[in-house]
Amino acid sequence: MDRNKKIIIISLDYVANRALTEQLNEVFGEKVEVISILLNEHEKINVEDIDLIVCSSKIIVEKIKKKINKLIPIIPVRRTVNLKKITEVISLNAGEKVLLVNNHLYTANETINLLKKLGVDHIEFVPYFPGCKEEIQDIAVTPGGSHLVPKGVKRIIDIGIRIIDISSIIEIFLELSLPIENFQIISESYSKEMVRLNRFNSETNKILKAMFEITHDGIAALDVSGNIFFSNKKFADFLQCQQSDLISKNIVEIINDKEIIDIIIDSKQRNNEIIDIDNKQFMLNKTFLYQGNLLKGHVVSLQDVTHIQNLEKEVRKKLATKGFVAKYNFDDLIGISSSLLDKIKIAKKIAKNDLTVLIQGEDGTGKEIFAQAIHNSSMRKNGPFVAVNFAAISENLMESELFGYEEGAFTGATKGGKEGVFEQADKGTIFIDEIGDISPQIQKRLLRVLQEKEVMRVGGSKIIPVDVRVIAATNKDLMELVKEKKFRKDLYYRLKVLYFTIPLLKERKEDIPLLAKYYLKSMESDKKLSNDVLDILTKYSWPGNVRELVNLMYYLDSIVDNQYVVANDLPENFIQEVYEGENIKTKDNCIFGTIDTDLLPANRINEYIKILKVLKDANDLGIIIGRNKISRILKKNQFYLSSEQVRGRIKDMEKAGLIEIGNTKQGSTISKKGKMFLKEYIGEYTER
Ligand SMILES: Nc1ncnc2c1ncn2[C@@H]1O[C@H](COP(=O)(O)OP(=O)(O)OP(=O)(O)O)[C@@H](O)[C@H]1O
Repeated sequence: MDRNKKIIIISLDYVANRALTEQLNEVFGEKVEVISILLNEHEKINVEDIDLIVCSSKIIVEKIKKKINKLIPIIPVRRTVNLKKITEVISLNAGEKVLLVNNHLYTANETINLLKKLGVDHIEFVPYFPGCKEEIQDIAVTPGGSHLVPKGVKRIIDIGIRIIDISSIIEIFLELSLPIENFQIISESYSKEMVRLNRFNSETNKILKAMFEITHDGIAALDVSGNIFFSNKKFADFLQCQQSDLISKNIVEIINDKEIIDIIIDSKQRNNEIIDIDNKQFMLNKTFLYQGNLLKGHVVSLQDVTHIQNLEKEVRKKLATKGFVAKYNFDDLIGISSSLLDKIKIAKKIAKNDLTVLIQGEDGTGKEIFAQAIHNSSMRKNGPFVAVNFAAISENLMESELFGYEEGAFTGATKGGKEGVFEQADKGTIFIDEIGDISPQIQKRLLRVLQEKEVMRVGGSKIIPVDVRVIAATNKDLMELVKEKKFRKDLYYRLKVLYFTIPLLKERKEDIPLLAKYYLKSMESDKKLSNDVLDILTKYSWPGNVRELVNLMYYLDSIVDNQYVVANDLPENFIQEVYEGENIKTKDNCIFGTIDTDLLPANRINEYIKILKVLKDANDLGIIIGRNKISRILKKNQFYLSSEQVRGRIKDMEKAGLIEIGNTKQGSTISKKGKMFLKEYIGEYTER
């Protein structure tokens, strides 16, 4: 009977030696006796009856030779990592910088090469061993050397001691002349691991593939020459071809626009670039694929711009149902005065920034519309816009409204608590109107939120981080309040980072006719303002600013019967204030400006204007028309006056000198005075 074989396994450190001994025992079982020795523990090694020396690394072979007195075979084993443990390494992010910790530079590099050979080539490994001066990274991978990992590393992946490679195991088998059946058993266990690893890879691939297919982005990977080696279906759809047709094709065979091809394959990183392919707009992003330091190609993603716009609308719709959406843009700010245009210019610059804003301005000057326009032009435009008005909330409610509360914070608190506006406005803008009215208690809490960017709900202890831009507004002189110690100085300076003051409406008279016209039109009103009315409006002091003007337009649209609004349609206070001291004719007498019109009753002004207009249009064409024709033309324009009524009005106007009756009495013509009258009422203003 054959005697059992004896081998010695020699390595440098105890942990490795124990692991290798275990592996050899597992592989060879009773057939081989394995003796474990640490190199540095023995001056001389007794090799009597020993068939083979197995050593853990090439670097110790020579040292072993010096310690033995008999020539026996020595096999330095090749070692490999335990496949069971490397899935965690495979899952690390591509391009991640990771320490590879081992007891020696040589063994560290050996492990790195091994991992690379096994296909783990997406990570940047930095060899690390005791005493080396490498920069610490967040992650360390080590084959059984957790104790060697330097402080400061956040995650250690111990892939276990590197086991003896299958080729070395075969070598040992052959050297010991052992029967081949045993070899098959080992190789089976190795191949099982391989299969499992491959399965893991292919499952990961499947997940990745599924992820690429469900995204709305078209994604493709190309090598540096533009050959496509990956594409999802969406990318093929965008380029109007089959996914299978794309693979292995060069991008020049697919797209025939040189400029776009350059964008796709040039060496520039591309972020959110808008390109046109077959008259459709796409947003392109491009990033690079590296293997080690070598550029391997690009990954390109295309997004359908219409789809993005629809998504944006969807988000806005959702926010709108919550009431957290800003309606206004800078285009909605009406005015031509340089004082307003200057402020719009400043506000546009402010929108590009993310700092706190303070808007000062009297009531109704447009502070909120400015705040909304800033939000809608800022990078937060897709986030919520939440407006709070301190004057509208009771002191008690204010705190919980702003910061939210926890369940049981006070009697009546909703179950489960409630989020405050700071939480609701997360990633968006919060507009705080009438900031000058807040209590010292709220001032203190607000200051904290602005400083720390976090809130604590009333009755709660949890800190909630918030990402909110604050736009505050006030109609008060905040500095004055600071001096009176009614407003915290630190909060004042926290708020007044970017700021501007909106001018009063009376300081920008040019804007008044424009605003009036704009609002009548937006109400779909058919009303037209006479020059007299406009004159009064521009002279008026507008204590309620634009809001008062908007309200007046609503009033005129609902109250005035006639299409042409004349001065005496205005509420009394307008006329009184403007013409105070001036000798003017008011309601009873009717104001017709320069023309003495005692003969023309005010309630018929609209009828006179309509008839004069028809006459003038006809006269301009060289035609003289009579009352029947005038009545028919008016009727066509939905203005009903019988020819008898027309005759009466023409008579009035003739007496007032606005109309001249022709010699033949066949028709009438508008007089010079009549033209002036018409101009005064509709001509100039309606064309303005
Ligand atoms: N430049 C403008 N163009 C068009 N509309 C304007 C303009 N300025 C203000 N408005 C309109 O005037 C009204 C009042 O504006 P807004 O609410 O923004 O004023 P405010 O200064 O915030 O008022 P308050 O301080 O009284 O709340 C709104 O209907 C707004 O749309």
